Amino acid sequence: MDLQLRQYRDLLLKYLKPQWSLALFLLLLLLINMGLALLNPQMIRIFIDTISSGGAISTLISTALLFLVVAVLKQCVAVCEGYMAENLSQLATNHMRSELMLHCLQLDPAFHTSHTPGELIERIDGDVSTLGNFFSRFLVALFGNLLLILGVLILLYRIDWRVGLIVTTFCFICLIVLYRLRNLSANAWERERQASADLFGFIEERLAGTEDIRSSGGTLYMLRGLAEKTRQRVRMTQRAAIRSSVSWIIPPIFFAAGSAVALAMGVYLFREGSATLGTVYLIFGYTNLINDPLQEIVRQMRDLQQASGSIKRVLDLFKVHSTIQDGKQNLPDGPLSIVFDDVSFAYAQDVPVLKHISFSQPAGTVMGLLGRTGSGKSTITKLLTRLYDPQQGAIRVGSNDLCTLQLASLRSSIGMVTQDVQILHATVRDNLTLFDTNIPDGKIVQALEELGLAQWYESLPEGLDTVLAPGGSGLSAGEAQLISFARVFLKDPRIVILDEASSRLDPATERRLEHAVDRLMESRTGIIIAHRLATVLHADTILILEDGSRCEYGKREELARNPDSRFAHLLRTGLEEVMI
Ligand SMILES: Nc1ncnc2c1ncn2[C@@H]1O[C@H](COP(=O)(O)OP(=O)(O)OP(=O)(O)O)[C@@H](O)[C@H]1O
Repeated sequence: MDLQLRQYRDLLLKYLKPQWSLALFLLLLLLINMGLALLNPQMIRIFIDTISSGGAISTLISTALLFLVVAVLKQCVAVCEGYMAENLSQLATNHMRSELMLHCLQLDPAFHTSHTPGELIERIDGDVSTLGNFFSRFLVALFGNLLLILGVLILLYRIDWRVGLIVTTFCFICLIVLYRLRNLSANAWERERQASADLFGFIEERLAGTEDIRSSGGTLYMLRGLAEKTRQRVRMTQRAAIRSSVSWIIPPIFFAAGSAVALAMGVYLFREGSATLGTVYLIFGYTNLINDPLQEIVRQMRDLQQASGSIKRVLDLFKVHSTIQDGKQNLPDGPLSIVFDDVSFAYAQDVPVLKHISFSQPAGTVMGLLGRTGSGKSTITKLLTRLYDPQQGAIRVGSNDLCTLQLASLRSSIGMVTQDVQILHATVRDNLTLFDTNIPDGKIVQALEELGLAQWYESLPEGLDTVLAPGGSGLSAGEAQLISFARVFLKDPRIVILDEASSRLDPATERRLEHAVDRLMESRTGIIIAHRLATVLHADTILILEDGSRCEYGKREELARNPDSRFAHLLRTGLEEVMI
C-alpha cells in the first residue's frame, strides 16, 4: 500500500473508530437501498413478460403495487441514510476540528507569527469541512457500490455468461482508469485550499485593522488586494476543477460503450430465441443499474481528489510540533523564587536579544524591571512562562529547572497583565474568570470593587451576564487593562508579572490601583516592568537592562543609597533618560 493510501486509511480509522456503530448502521442502510434497487428490473421483467405472454391481470396489479412499495421504501431509506451520513460527518469532523484547534493552541509563538489567524481558521474549519464526505461516505459508498456492481454482474452471468463477461470487462477497465486517475488533481486542489486560506488571512487581517485602514484612507487599496486574492482563488479552483473533471468524464465514456455492446448481445439472444423480451429488458436494466454505482464511485474518487489537498494540509499541520517539551514535575507549595543563570536568548539566529542575564529573586519579593524600549524586558517574562526556551543558561522557579516543570502547572501559577489585553466576545463573568466556573460571583464582584470598577459594574445592563463586544470595542483601553488586573486577582497566582500594566491608566486611577497591587503582591513573587519610576518604588529589587545585557541588579534600597548606581542616577534625573 503506498504512503498516501496508508495515510487515508489511518485517518479514516482514527476518526471513524469512535463512531463505528453509526458507520455500520449507515452501511446497512446502503445495502438495503441497493437490494431494493436490484429488485426493480426484476419487477419490470415480470411486467413485460406477463403482458407479452397475455398473463393474468392480478399478476400485473400485484407487481405494480410491489413496485410502488419498493419505490416508497427506497426513498425512506435514502432519507435515513442522508441523516446518518450527515451525523457521522459532523461527529468525525468536529473531533478533528477540536484536535487541530488544541494542536494550534499548543504551537510556538513563532508559528503563530508566520501564520495569520484567518489562514488558521481556514485550515481548522475550511479544510476539515471538505473532509465531511470523506469520513461519512467514502468508505461506506465505495464498499457498498462495489458490492452492488458485484451483485449485478452475478445476475448478468446468470442470464447469459457472455453478457456477464462483456459488462465485467468494461467495469474492470473503468475501475482501473479511476484508480490510475485518483491523484490527477490532488496538487491542484491543495493549491486551491492554500489560495482560500490566503484569502481568509487577508480578510481577517484587514478587518482587524479596519480603524487604521479607514483613518489612513487605505480602503481602496485594501479592496484592490482583496480582488487580487479572490482572482487567485478563482484561478486555482478552475484549474483544479478542470483537472478533476478528466477523471470523471473518461470512465462513463468507457461504460457507455460497454452498455451498447451488452444491449447488442441481448438483441442477438432475443433474435436467436434464447431470451424473452423481458430478459432483454433485464439485461438493459441491469447494465444501466451498474451505471449508478459506477457514477457514485467516480463521484467519491472526485471528492477524494478534492479532499486529498485538505488531508495533506491537515496532516502537515499536525506534523508541526512545538519546540517546547513538557516537563513532569509539579511546582512546590508556597511562594516561588526565580533564578536566571547566565541566560542568553535570540528570536532569530545571530540577533541576540538577551545576553548572559543572571539574577536571583527570592520567593515572596518583587522585582522592578527597567530598561529602554527593545532592551528585552518582555522577553524575560516570555522565557519565564516558557513561550520560548533560552539557547544558553538555565532558569529556575522554586529551585526547579523550568524545563523539568509541567507546563500546565507552571503557567497556572503565573498571572500576567500586559499592555495588550485580549477581551473576548463573551460575558463579563467569562472574561474575568476565563471560563473557570469554580469562581463564585461574590468573589468576582469583590475583585471589581477593589480595583475601583464598582461603578462600571453597576452600569452593566445584565451584570456579570452582560456580553462584551468583540475585541473589547465597548471598553476604554484603561477599563480593559483593569479587567486584566481583575483576572489576575481571581486567578490567585503565585508569581505575578505586570508588564507596563498601568500604562493606559490615568494617574488618578493608577494611584487607586496602587493599593490593590500592593495587596496582590503580598507574599507573592512579582516582576513589575514599568515606564514610570513611581511604579517600581515599592519593589524589593531592581533589574536594569541595557541592550539585552544586565546593567544593574540589586536591592532597591541599597541601589537608591549608592550614589554611583544607575538606579540612584535615574532617581535623581527621572526615568525618561532610560526610556528614550
Ligand atoms: N516574536 C519576536 N520575534 C522576533 N523579534 C522579537 C520578537 N519579540 C520581540 N522581538 C525583538 O526583541 C527585542 C526585545 O523585545 P522586548 O519586547 O523584550 O523589549 P522590551 O524591553 O519589552 O520593549 P518595550 O519596552 O517596548 O515593551 C526587540 O528588538 C524586539 O524587536
